[in-house]
Order: sequence, then structure tokens, then C-alpha cells
Amino acid sequence: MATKVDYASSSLGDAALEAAYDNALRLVRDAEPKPEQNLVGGLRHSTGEVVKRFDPCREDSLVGAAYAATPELVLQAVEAARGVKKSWAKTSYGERNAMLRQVAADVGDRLVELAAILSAETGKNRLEAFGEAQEVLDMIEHYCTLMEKNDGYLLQQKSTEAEKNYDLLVPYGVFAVISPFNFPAALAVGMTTGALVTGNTVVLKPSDKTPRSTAFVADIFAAHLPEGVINVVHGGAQVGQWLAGSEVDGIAFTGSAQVGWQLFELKGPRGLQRPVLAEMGGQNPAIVARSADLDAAAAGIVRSAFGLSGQKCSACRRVIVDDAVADELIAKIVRLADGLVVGDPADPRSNLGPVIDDAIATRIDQALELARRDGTVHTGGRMFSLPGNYYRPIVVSDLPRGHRLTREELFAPFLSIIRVSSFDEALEEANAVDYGLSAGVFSNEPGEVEQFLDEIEAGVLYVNRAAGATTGAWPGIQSFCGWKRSGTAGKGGLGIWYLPGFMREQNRTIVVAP
Ligand SMILES: NC(=O)c1ccc[n+]([C@@H]2O[C@H](COP(=O)([O-])OP(=O)(O)OC[C@H]3O[C@@H](n4cnc5c(N)ncnc54)[C@H](O)[C@@H]3O)[C@@H](O)[C@H]2O)c1
Ligand SMILES: N[C@@H](CCC=O)C(=O)O
Repeated sequence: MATKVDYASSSLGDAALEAAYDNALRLVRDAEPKPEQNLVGGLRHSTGEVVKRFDPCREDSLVGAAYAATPELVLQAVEAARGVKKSWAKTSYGERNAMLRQVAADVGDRLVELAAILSAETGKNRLEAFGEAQEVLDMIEHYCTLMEKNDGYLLQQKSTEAEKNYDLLVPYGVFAVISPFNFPAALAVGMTTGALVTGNTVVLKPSDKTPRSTAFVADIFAAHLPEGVINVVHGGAQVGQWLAGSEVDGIAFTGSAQVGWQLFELKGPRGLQRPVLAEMGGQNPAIVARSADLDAAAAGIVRSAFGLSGQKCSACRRVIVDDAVADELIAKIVRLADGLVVGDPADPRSNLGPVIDDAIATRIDQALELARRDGTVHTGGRMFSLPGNYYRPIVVSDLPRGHRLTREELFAPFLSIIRVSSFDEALEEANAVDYGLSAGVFSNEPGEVEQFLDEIEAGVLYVNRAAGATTGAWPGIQSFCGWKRSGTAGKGGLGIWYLPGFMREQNRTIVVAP
């Protein structure tokens, strides 16, 4: 691929790539998908109920499917992973890195196909799809590099000729990896690579809304790893519950706070606590001060609020703006939002596609009704001219302070604007939610920027970023730690402290023979 696309890119930058994507999307949509199989100890299982996934842009067209795992199969998958955990932990990180880099190389050879599958299954536009496909590669490379930089997390402590002391991090054993629908390749790969590169084996459960995208990358992992090191069980919430309720030694989860915190409460084998690395949702604010460059602010906010139809954990959900510039900012946001093209990813102009399913659409319809009753709806709403659940970007203001639409995560192209009269008040409102994932500020006052950095309660911060007020974190560049209700681990994916979460500490004092 000639161009490297990330979440801040504004074009694929290559006509040949556009054409290749168009062709791949057509092929993906035209071929009737075979149900994805479960993978247990290297064996494929194709029995049981078939979960079907329809194209969110063309409602009656099947785009993905999978055989849902039974409780017995889930346990077999955990056993298969347990069976090879010693041999996998015994491999050197150099050997593991070599295998994982082969995975990345193979994904790299099939990037266009992956982007097309991602678009077909989620409805995300081509830029978002290529960004995600590229993130898969950068995620694997970043975690392999971290293992090398940290020399496998083994340090010699003060030692003598007679006694050697080592402090090291060792894998827990078997990790359950439970992934969400919105980044079904990048996030499944991120968590899976985190577990594998540190020497754990994995049972991966993709979202039942996106089985094909996750199976695509999982199959490439399986092709390069010893049997049983990666196992895949398909299905919905119930399969996730069976997996999390099994004797796995750790859980890596990305998804809603409602589910993540339930998993956090579960006990591990023999009733003991185990790591639950849960990365969850947000109610992410962008603060706009009166000194801000309002064009940059509007651009960054619109990009972060409506990219992927607001179905990003990092999406900008609240704009908290100084009253002195609020009307001007609202006008700019509305103008940019109205200029976005809503449509099928097959349309190269499309900025945002449909939302993933009827459940989110119902939530949006209810939210809109509430917003019309309690506030001002400036623009946006359902588009009935297209099949599927398409929405024009919704911009709302003047909801009463603390209104639930400004507190809960709707996961939709829905932006609330809140007026304040001081920077202190802006920060107070920004921090008034239970979540703490990403946040942005637009200000040309250094003192305000410093106050924001010191006082905001969130793990991913952006200052004056027109390319994305709250979105666009990238492996090795940003880290992605959810504070408060947004994360359980206190360390996030993408960053430099992520891998130790998959390991525990052991000290080894070895007396050398006299
Ligand atoms: N912080 C992050 O890095 C991040 C990234 C992407 C998405 N998210 C969050 O994910 C959510 C959207 O994804 P989603 O709708 O797929 O989330 P979800 O919580 O509905 O599902 C996530 C995964 O958990 C499984 N699951 C559902 N109920 C379960 C249960 N009771 N036990 C075990 N597994 C269960 C699902 O089948 C899916 O595989 C949003 O809240 C978003 O903010 C967070
Ligand atoms: N890494 C992406 C978000 C992933 C969650 O949905 C971003 O930072 O915008």
C-alpha cells in the first residue's frame, strides 16, 4: 500500500488504492459468506446455531455469519489453551515476535481485503476502514518492539558472584479476549497480541455483530502460531459469559462499561482475583475557551463527534463552550456537520455510514425525542432515503445541566453543546461524568491549557487538535487509558505500560554453586 492511512488522514491519497478497495468491497458483498468456524486446539468446528450478520447498509444482504459455540466447546477451547500454555510461555520473546511479525506481514499483504470486510460488516467508510487495517500492523509492531526494548521484562537485581537475583514479569497463563464491534480487527488484534507476545495463550471471542472481520485476522494468527495458542469461540453475550466464567487466568475486554464492570467482579480460578483489563466507554468532552481558534475547534469537534457515526469510545460527545463564543461556535459546527456526506462506504465521498443495528437506532430516536423536549436540536436526524439505520449528524444544545443525555454514553452521531461562563466551570462540567476516557481543549491561553492538563479527569488528552478533538489515538504515539468508569487497569492499550498488565512479577534468587 502506497499511503499509510491513520485516523487523522483525510484521504487514501491514491487512486489505485481507491479502485482496489471498490473492487474488494464488491467482491466481499457479492460472495455469500460461509459461517465462520470455531477454532479449538487447531481443529475447526462447524456445528451449532448459526449467528447471522446482515450488511448494515443493505439490510437483507448477509455479510457475515458464524457458528455459535456451545458451553462445552468454550471449555474445550480453554483446555486447549491451557494445554500449551507452558510450551508457549517457554518460547523466547524473540521467537514469539518473529511469529507475530509474520502475522503482520500477511495482514499487510491483504490490507485492502481487510478494509473491505470491515466496511461491509460495520458500515464504516473507506478511510476509517483503512485506518483500522493499518492500526493492526502498527499495533503488532509496537508491542513486539516493547518486548525488545524491555528485554522481555527481565532485570538483574543487585547480585554477587555467589548469588544472582533477577526480577521478571511472567505470563499468567490463559487469557480470554473479548472484543467489541466497532474496531473488530484492531482491538481484537491489540488485546490478542498483548496476551500472546507476553507468553499467554488466548481464547478469543469476537463480537457477534462482526464475526467475519475478527475471524479474518484470527485465521492469520492461527496460521503462524502453534496449535492451541490461539482459539476462537464465536457467539454473543452468552458465549462471553461462559468464557469469562471459566477458569481463564485473565480477561482482556473492550466494550461497554455495563459489561466490563460485571466481568471485573467475577472471581478467577479457585475463587482468586485475576487481572481483568477492561477498556470501556466514554462521555468525552471538548472544552472551548473564549480565546480559542473557533475554526480549528469546530473542525476537531465535528471530526471526533461524527467519525464512524459516533461509534467510537473516544468520540466527542460534549462541547463545553464559553458563552461569549458559543453561538459562533455552534454555527460553525452545524455548518460543518451539515456538510458531511452520509452514505454507503461504496460512495467515496461518504464521511459516515449507518449505525450498527436497530438497537442503537432505537436509542437515538428516543434520545432525539428527549432532546427536542428538553433542549434545542440544531440539526440532524434519521435519513429515510437510504436503507439501513442512517443518521445525519445531530447537534443539540441547552439541555439542563446534568441531563442524562450529557452523562450517559449513547454511542451515536449525537453531540451536546453546553454553555459555561468560566474556564473553572468548564472543567467542573467536563469532570462531572463517571467516565474518564478522552478529552480535548481549544484555548490560546497557556494558563488555561495548563489547568486543563492538571485538572481534567481523563487518560487521553488533546490540546488544540483540529485533526480530532478527542479521537485518533495511535499505537506508539498515544496511549489509551480509561480513568474512572472507562477502565479497570489504570494503564491503557497502545501505550508503553500496557504489556505488564498481562504478566505478574516474580523474583528469582539463585545461589550459584560454591
Ligand atoms: N476504551 C476502549 O478502548 C474502547 C474501544 C472500543 C469500544 N469501546 C466501548 O465498547 C462499546 C461498544 O462495543 P459493543 O457494543 O460491542 O460492547 P458490548 O459491551 O456490548 O460487547 C463487547 C463484547 O462483549 C461481549 N459481551 C456482551 N455481554 C457480555 C457478557 N455479559 N459477558 C461477557 N461478554 C459479553 C459481546 O458479545 C462483545 O464481544 C462502547 O461502550 C464503547 O465505548 C471501548
Ligand atoms: N483508537 C480510537 C478509538 C477506539 C475506540 O473505539 C481513537 O482513539 O479514536
